[in-house]
Amino acid sequence: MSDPVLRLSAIEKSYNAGKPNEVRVLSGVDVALNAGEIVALVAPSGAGKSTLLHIAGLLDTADSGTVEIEGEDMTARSDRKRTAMRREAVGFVYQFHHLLPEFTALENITLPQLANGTPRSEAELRAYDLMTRVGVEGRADHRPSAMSGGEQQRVAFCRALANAPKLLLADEPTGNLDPATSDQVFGTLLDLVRGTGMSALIATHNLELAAKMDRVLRLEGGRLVPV
Ligand SMILES: Nc1ncnc2c1ncn2[C@@H]1O[C@H](COP(=O)(O)OP(=O)(O)OP(=O)(O)O)[C@@H](O)[C@H]1O
Repeated sequence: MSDPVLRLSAIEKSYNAGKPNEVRVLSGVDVALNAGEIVALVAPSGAGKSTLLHIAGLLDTADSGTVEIEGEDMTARSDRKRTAMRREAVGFVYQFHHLLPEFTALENITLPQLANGTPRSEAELRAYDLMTRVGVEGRADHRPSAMSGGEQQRVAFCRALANAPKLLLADEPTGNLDPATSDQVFGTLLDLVRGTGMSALIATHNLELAAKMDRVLRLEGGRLVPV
């Protein structure tokens, strides 16, 4: 059997360690995501979802424990190696789209590909393909301010998938949308992820949305427990 796309083992993380205001957030997180698996992460506000996703996506480091991506132990790697792995293998989606305001939808999806060395014509073809799959191809030349919240978030999904990552990490990806739009846009994200065969760890407060994924894990007392 191939290595899990993501494996976190015995991850511990505190903020302000050793000080009176120490906050112990993660105290032994273990999880493995197999290829193509889509896992929901549910937790009360403040339980440490964002901290966990940042550690999994190599944006932050744990105090102890190991982070493996595609079988490669990234824990003690140099910043350069961690950044290279993140660019190549990981896509992020946040609650707010974080699209670059001065660029069009097409440019927002093309730029990360150009940064990774993809030729422009190929990058634009891929951007159009992704936009068509989520139904925003008609907004290619629009800047974020000229798109609805749902459209902006769909473009953000395309950007996250632009470099064909093996792993998608999403932090409340439809949390700023109204419930009806959120359901619709979330469905689009799941279809997109399933269509590409990538693995995903998706944090959501919404238990109905969580139930649409392959597995649900709850972050409780600093550990992950199956729901
Ligand atoms: N840089 C920091 N310094 C000190 N404490 C922090 C820091 N970042 C987060 N925390 C604390 O760690 C805990 C977990 O934060 P985190 O943002 O991971 O939670 P979350 O589950 O993503 O919350 P939410 O769902 O509200 O976004 C919180 O109690 C938070 O106040």
